[in-house]
Amino acid sequence: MFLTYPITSPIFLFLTYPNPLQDNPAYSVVKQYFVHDDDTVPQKVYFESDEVNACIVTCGGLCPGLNTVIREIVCGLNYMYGVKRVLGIDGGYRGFYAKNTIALTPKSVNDIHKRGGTVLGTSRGGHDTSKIVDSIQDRGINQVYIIGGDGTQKGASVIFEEIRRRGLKVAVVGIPKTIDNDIPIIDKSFGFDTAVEEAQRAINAAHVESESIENGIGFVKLMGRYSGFIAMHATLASRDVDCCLIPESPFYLEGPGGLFEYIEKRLKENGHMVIVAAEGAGQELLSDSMHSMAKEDASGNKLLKDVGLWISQKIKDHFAKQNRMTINLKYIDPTYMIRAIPSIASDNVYCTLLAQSSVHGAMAGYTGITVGLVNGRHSYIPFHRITEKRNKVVITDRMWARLLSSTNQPSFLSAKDVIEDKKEEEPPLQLLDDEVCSGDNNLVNKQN
Ligand SMILES: Nc1ncnc2c1ncn2[C@@H]1O[C@H](COP(=O)(O)OP(=O)(O)OP(=O)(O)O)[C@@H](O)[C@H]1O
Ligand SMILES: O=P(O)(O)OC[C@H]1O[C@](O)(CO)[C@@H](O)[C@@H]1O
Ligand SMILES: [Mg+2]
Repeated sequence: MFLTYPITSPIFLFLTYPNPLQDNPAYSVVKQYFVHDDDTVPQKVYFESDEVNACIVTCGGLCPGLNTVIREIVCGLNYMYGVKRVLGIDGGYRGFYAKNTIALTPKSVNDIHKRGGTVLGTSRGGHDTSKIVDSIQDRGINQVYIIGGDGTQKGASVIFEEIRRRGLKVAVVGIPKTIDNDIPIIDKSFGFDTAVEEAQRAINAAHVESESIENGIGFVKLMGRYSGFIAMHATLASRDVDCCLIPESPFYLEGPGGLFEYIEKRLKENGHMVIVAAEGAGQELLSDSMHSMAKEDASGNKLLKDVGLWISQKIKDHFAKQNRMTINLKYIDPTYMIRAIPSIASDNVYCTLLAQSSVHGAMAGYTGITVGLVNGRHSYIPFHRITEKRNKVVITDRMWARLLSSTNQPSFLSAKDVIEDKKEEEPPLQLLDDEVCSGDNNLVNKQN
């Protein structure tokens, strides 16, 4: 099991002051809030309030809850620690050296959590480590809050290394953001639940459309570049989906056990069906002719071909050619709609806790860390643990099996695939009563 709290690089904890929160009415009543390094609010802080000069930057794609995190960092610093100087960096990493900063106060951020997007703007590319650290140094910034996905956390890690190399007393704290939920170690990324919730509206529309016409097929494309979590959870939540395609699960169209055969069967049984595909699904099947001119975005992420349009056309061509049945396919692409909205209540709570955790960590002098929930505990995780791999749906895990049994779709796996995959499985967990249990990674030993 991953032990988490706190695994950090406490590079400058030798000088500390009493935490001003001990005089804060919200915290002072409950003495056990104040603990040593192994829990939530430190007794000692590294920074005195009036010496803090913080900045916040948002990078990568949009995600519901970005504004909530920004708001709660500003308010947390101000209300909990009396920090007055917080700068917003305009437009992602390049904003450190190419643009002006925005002064952030509790008043100026008061309502921003009700809006989608990020009030600071965002960008891909433009990470120039030495220019960024020059800017941090020139502006006298000593706390850097960096909100973004896997690429952003890699960028934060090199900024942290350069700051350390220059011997600067600057805390660098990452807050992980991605609707794809592809960041490892943490239980879930903020905005994910909102994205899944919003995806329901598209799936519902696809269902209504498809069941209203003969042999109707509703096809919904959702985000998920390398990881199909949004598609998987949206499918499980909806129950109207007959087939879910994700990048982790290869599939094929023609022949026995293929998608076309399943579609025909489903239409004969039910008269309509809904298919959900994550944007990264089946990329290996798409022809090179669908390549755009650019192969990568400004951050070096591979640009994907449009799997939704491609499969839709293939389905239409197949049934037209076979002349076996007339189908009516409606294609819905809500891609940007699921991430450009404000966060739902549960994500707002999560964002608030992450922001407060990041503020407590930075004030305590922790640096080179990303904050996150790990097995239900708020944790400080060293950057390298977050950036070394990507969180993906494991198709031999129980969650994917649950999906397959809920949709009844084919697994698209041959017996040989299953056997080969099984060889790589971890040894099963041993239970106290000698039962053997395999499956979800989160299972704990049974006590009674
Ligand atoms: N290996 C890296 N080293 C330094 N900077 C990086 C690295 N990878 C990405 N970045 C920078 O991080 C920023 C965001 O990266 P990217 O566009 O990949 O989004 P992300 O943070 O992964 O978010 P998402 O993929 O969820 O949209 C960009 O400004 C990019 O230049
Ligand atoms: O079109 P953009 O803004 O570069 O972002 C698209 C990508 O961003 C993500 O939403 C991740 O943030 C992916 O799911 C998607 O492929
Ligand atoms: Mg990314």
